[in-house]
Amino acid sequence: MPSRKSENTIFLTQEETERIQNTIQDRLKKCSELVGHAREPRIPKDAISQATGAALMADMGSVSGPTQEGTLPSFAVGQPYPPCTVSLQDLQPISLADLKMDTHHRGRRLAVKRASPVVTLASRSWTMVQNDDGDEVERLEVCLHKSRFGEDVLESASAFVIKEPYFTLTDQGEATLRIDHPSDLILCRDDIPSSNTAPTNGVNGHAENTAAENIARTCKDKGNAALKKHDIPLTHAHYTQGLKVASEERVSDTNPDLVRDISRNRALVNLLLNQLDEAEADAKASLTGRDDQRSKELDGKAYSRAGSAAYNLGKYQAAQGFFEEQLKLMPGDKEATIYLRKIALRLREQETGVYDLKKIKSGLSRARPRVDAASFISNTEVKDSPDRGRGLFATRDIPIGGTIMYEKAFCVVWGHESEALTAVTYDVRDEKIRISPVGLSAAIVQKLLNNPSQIERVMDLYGDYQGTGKDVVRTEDGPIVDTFRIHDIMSRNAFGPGSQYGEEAANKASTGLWIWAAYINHSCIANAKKEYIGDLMVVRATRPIAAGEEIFHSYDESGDYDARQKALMTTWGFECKCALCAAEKLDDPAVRKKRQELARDADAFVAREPWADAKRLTIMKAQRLARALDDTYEGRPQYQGVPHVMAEKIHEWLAKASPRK
Ligand SMILES: C[S@@+](CC[C@H](N)C(=O)[O-])C[C@H]1O[C@@H](n2cnc3c(N)ncnc32)[C@H](O)[C@@H]1O
Repeated sequence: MPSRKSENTIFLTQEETERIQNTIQDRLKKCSELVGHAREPRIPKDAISQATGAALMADMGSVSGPTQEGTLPSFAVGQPYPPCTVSLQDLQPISLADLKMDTHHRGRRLAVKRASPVVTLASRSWTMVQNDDGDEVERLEVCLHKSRFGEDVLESASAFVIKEPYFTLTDQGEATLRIDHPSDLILCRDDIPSSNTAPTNGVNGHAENTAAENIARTCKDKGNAALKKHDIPLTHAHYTQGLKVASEERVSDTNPDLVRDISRNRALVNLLLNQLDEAEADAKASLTGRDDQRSKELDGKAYSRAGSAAYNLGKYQAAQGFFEEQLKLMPGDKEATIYLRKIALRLREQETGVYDLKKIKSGLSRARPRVDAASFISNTEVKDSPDRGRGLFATRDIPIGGTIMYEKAFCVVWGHESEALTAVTYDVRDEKIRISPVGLSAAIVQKLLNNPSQIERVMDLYGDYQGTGKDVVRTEDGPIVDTFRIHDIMSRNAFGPGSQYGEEAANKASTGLWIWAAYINHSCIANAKKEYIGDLMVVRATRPIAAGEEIFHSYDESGDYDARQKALMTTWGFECKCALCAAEKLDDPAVRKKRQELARDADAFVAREPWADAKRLTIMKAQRLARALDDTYEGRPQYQGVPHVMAEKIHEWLAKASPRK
């Protein structure tokens, strides 16, 4: 495994690089040889005992966590394939015995039961699954992703239906069913009724209506009981099943309040699960609009739940409306009053860009690393940027040091959080090895599956693989997110907010996605700089910016032209052609090397020598360094009008230095 050689660099030896490349290329070769071949049956007893042993080993290894300090898991980013977009009921069953090697079984569904303990590794988990008779077993692997409720997917159910199963090989060449898109795996917990069973379908008459109502009531009661036991996913499943039955005409016609009651309850559970879209919709669906005291209390509760959901989705105006309605029904309610005060602050931030930064900073800690703040983006707009796709442009003049924008992160995974995971990825498409914060991809996918209203704006971001584009796809079984597209979007748009809460290991670096800032293109002679307060990104002008001008920040600040171009190409996929790069490209490599060495000396000098009360000799040394650096630029016409970037620091030092009296 690659190792961490210092706190924030990751070192891969040539040997390690080759090992990763060879392992993955061997797998690809084997896969191409086996495509369409019949599956080799496993001996159930042996396969289950092998998985049990592996689970035990993984558990013992996980005493210190699934990722050992200083080591990184590695895995391949395979050839992207789209998730299944067909509802379960429209797929035809297939059996384990009929699986073909290295094949996506389009149009099919496979029902299996867990047959062994789950082997939980850092970037995947796997288990043996079997058919109903137990005479066929196969390996099932879930890459990277947790269930919608944040648990290990394979641990959270005992039976599964796999949509359009992909049967392939692991990196080690073992046959496996592989899940890359969480929406391709339907979990069937024994204690959760399947959402596809409508227990009263097709029956009618008074007795049947009462029976249906009773089923809905029982689901509600079971949900309430599960809530008392804090089993939130189970609570959600019972309420969902109850709602399905209670919404049937025969029940909703005679007892419309049952749908409202269950919706109101599910709204609360959805808030606990961070499923904010559904929380808001449920709360609204539960409103009675009646005037009696009891109904007013219930509607007040519903408005409060809708308000919390809207607030956490950043829909402050909608949230304001909900809490104002709540206050009409529950005058003086403390929580609603506090929320309305916070909303007034958020709306002010959003409209004016005025933030109480001192208060925001004082509320941050390792335990509470995220700010409660709105985004301020109205100084900017997204437009086409020639040769760079889209870019962010100023809509008004911004002075040097002025704030261009504030943005609250869409999603950040902090290094000290359990979701943080950096892996060495080998992309079979360009054969490049990268260090990728794959934990962030998983967190983004999770957030989108929980809040499908956010899918479109994330899918609008730039990523090499287009997948199904930005159209939001959903089936009867829930929303669908193409994880390969999210991986590519994350690779080209994520940034690190730095280790604000103590040192972090290189294999657990903090990373996040800021959707609006993701439209900012790179330039080595940027006009903006970003900084972070928790997960709030602040972008400030480093030069005066005129209305209509494009905003640029620097994705890579390396002074070394070759290192910078290499990093920009590997991580961001482009060759920088800014004025500085165009000039440096024309330099003799020996001049670039000399400038590089001098800049290193100058930077060390600036870091070492205080400019205040500097001795005359020290100032002379700085002048010599500045002159030598200037000499590497002067007389070269390509630098006309281009800042002498590497000489800037020493010149700044000289401008401030005052000789000792
Ligand atoms: C964070 S996104 C910036 C927004 C992007 N241009 C878009 O259309 O959505 C990063 C991607 O923009 C492009 N890009 C950014 N700066 C560039 C530059 N100076 N020259 C060429 N392409 C650039 C690259 O494709 C890069 O991977």
